[in-house]
Amino acid sequence: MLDLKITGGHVVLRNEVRRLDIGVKDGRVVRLEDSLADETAAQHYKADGMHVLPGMVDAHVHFNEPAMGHWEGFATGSAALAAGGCTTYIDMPLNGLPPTVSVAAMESKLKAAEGRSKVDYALWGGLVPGKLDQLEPLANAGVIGFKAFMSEPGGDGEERFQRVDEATLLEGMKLIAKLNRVLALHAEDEAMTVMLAERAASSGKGGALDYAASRPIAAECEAVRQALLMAEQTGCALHFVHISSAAAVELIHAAKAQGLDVTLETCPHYLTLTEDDMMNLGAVAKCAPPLRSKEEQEKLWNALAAGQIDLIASDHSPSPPELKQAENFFKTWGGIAGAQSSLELMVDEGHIKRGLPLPLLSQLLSLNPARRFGLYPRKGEIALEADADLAIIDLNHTYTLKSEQLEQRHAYSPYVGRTFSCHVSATFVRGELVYNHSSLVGARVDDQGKWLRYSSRL
Ligand SMILES: NC(=O)NC(NC(N)=O)C(=O)[O-]
Ligand SMILES: [Zn+2]
Ligand SMILES: [Zn+2]
Repeated sequence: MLDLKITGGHVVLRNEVRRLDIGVKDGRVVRLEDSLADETAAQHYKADGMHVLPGMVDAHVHFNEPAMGHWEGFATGSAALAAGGCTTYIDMPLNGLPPTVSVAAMESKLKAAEGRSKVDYALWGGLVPGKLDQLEPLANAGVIGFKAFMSEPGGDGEERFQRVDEATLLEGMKLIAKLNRVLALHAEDEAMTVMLAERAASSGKGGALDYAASRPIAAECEAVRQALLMAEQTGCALHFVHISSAAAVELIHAAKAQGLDVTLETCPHYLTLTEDDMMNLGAVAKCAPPLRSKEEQEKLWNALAAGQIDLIASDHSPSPPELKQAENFFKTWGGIAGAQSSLELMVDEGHIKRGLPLPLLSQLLSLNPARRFGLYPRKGEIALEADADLAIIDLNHTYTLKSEQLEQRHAYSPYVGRTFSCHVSATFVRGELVYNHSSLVGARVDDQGKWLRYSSRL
């Protein structure tokens, strides 16, 4: 007997969408057939008229525990992801204290997460100055890769995550290449952004567009160029996080065409919000790199349609709302709290409005991140023997997002008030229902997210 059958849905596979029923046993997909009508199953979910996608694999979230759970935590952050159809996330090594830059810090991260995550998770380790000797132990302990900041990451206190200097970056790349992991980079040129921010400050400019002007596309491209050069010399696999411009996409794409092992992500906010939104909404729409112009956004969509973008991640990075309030835009916390909306934004804007095929979007949201970071074939697509991590989405359900619907720690998001023409109806992790029609399913002993230790990368 099956544990679960999901019938009537249009199933989004790697290269096509098919009407299939899904049978689940012991957390895995064991049947994918035209009809399982005659099969008995302990649970039956009727997905008639709906689409069944692989759950999103969100490779970039900041859950700030330990010590910074008042910003965002595993319980609330993962609940938001579950409500948005995400079934696995990879937590960034910064914004918790201590940051994940040693095995001891990683252990305290894991302790904070244990038994409190709705969905499955993996961890990034950090590459920071003075801790090169920690890379190998962290890799052995199971981080899926390392993250470094080429510009100041912000945050307070001695212990906070530090920007990487050029020498550490080069040495780190050599070591990470040996460890066969990926180095994820926040690519913005520090010298350029610092100088432009100082210039703005000295001429009394503190508005949203002044902030955006201090982090130009040129700063992103400059950092990308430098990192690509080092990757070429060290053989280190790179992943550029939150790429905001088509010019940077082109640089990375060209390097890939030359044979470099490099990927890039962009985020739903660069595809669905612009600098006008940043002006109108305020710091809730502040991030680094900043939101760009409408024209730039169109170019990014074109790059996505042309297959030049590898994956989509939320970069969910909230703070307490007070830190979003300062008069001077430069002084407010940068980070967009969009965890709950990634899949719906991509399906709505990408598929419903722009006509991009669902399999393409699903590759960007699930398959590609799972493959890149060693989570495939358990995660990333709906296939026999894969974990039954599923997002059921209704493409005929229009709704306007209200802050009360947000499951995250602080109920703000730049998407509140936005009308979506699709809605996640249910989310399953390893065959367990973790979210159902606008309400989370209460914690059960057997429905808690598991830590995914790195195994091997394709
Ligand atoms: N310290 C952060 O969480 N920063 C994040 N903030 C953004 N993107 O605005 C990031 O990923 O760079
Ligand atoms: Zn970043
Ligand atoms: Zn981030």
